Amino acid sequence: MTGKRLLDDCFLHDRDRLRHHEALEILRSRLSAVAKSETVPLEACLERVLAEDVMAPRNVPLADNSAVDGYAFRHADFDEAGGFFRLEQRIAAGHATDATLAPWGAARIFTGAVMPPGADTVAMQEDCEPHDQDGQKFVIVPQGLKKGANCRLAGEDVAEGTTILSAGQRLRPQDIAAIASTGQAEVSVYRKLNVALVSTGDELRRPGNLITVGDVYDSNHFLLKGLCDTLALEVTDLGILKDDPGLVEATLTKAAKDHDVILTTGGASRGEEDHMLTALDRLGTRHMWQLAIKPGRPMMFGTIGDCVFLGLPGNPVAAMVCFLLYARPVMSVLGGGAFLEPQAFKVPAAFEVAKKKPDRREFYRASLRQGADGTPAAHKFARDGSGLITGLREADGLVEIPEDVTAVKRGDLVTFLPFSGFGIR
Ligand SMILES: Nc1nc2c(c(=O)[nH]1)N[C@H]1C(S)=C(S)[C@@H](COP(=O)(O)OP(=O)(O)OC[C@H]3O[C@@H](n4cnc5c(N)ncnc54)[C@H](O)[C@@H]3O)O[C@H]1N2
Ligand code: MOO
Repeated sequence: MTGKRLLDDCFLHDRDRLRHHEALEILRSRLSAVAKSETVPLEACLERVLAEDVMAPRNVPLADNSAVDGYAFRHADFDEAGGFFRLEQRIAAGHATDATLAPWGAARIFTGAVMPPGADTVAMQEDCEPHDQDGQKFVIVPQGLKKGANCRLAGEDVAEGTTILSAGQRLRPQDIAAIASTGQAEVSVYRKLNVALVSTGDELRRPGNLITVGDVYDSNHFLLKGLCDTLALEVTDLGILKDDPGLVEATLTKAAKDHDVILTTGGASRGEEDHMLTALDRLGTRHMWQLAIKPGRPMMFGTIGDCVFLGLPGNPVAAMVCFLLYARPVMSVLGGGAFLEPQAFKVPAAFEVAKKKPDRREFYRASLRQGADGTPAAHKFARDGSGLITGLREADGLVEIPEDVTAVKRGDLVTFLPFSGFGIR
């Protein structure tokens, strides 16, 4: 991997910085899966990435069964029986019978119970009339039911031999349920990526400790840990690094040896106390730094040996935006999954931006709210500061404004990226 366009001047004009789509292209083209596979029980595979296709070894459901509590009968008998059937069996779920239904015979049946041989239709009990005559039980079934009504066919959910999930898919609860429904108890997934999580800055303290003026609680650690958890990563907390170039280099050197990814926050720009870039340049290869975006300009991507280095800015909003846009797809690919794209759709803006700088892409914190006519619109968080966690908390997504747009008027259609599309809320 070699740097395509390496920028190291923080006074560059946005025009000369790497654009969002170029950054994505670099990430997309220079990464592939590093993780090997392992077999895990279904209980432990949420958000894990499948390492091989999953085939159904059997039909789901295994046999034709009733969708309701009622009476099973042979549809062809209806006219001759005049809807008057002799009750001859009782079949509960889990108690299949192999006794074939006699002509004009019906079976009392319950939801999920296997259809008796010969039956093909079920009438709901609410529509039927049980009837006793000469010590014999009968049931009157209503007219008008189609053949096959209320009967679930074997294999109608999943047919034996079909591929239900493909390698590279990230397992959601409903995917795991589908695997379980076929009887498989384990699944082959890529092993979890080992991610070293590092906060950096002399001002940082962990919550629970006393602080004085000048100190800042390390909230990004918890932000990034939570975001990593949506991808089922194995996160090692390397704590807070002081702004000491020797310490930063030593820590990164060691971490690069036994982690797939180093994810840092802070020290990404070019201040005298920002050491990440220097460390990356000394220890490995820088693939990108300085993007034409806001927030998140100092975002860094590189490699140290075989380890991928993702340097997020220290400002919390920039850290979260850069994680969602860049770190998330990178870690998904390294872990055997897809390059995760945000979900995006157009909604009218319920805000105005009188003047936006050209040549850079901006991401606003916003929430989607319904107007009086029921149409949703994007409401932008009023303050733009990249240090305001409140904006992240009040938002339920981001509004993305492209480089060439220099103003937004109320009612303009803007691109909304819901947080739910990033696996968070
Ligand atoms: N002269 C320039 N100054 C700045 C530039 C620039 O291009 N030239 N870029 C600005 C931008 S954009 C950003 S974003 C920030 C990010 O810089 P760093 O990544 O070097 O971050 P720090 O300086 O370490 O911290 C910025 C800010 O965030 C707070 N912070 C840092 N880590 C955490 C944490 N773990 N939890 C909570 N808060 C954290 C830190 O205290 C600072 O207030 O630089 C601009 N400056
Ligand atoms: O990336 Mo920064 O100030 O744009 O937050």
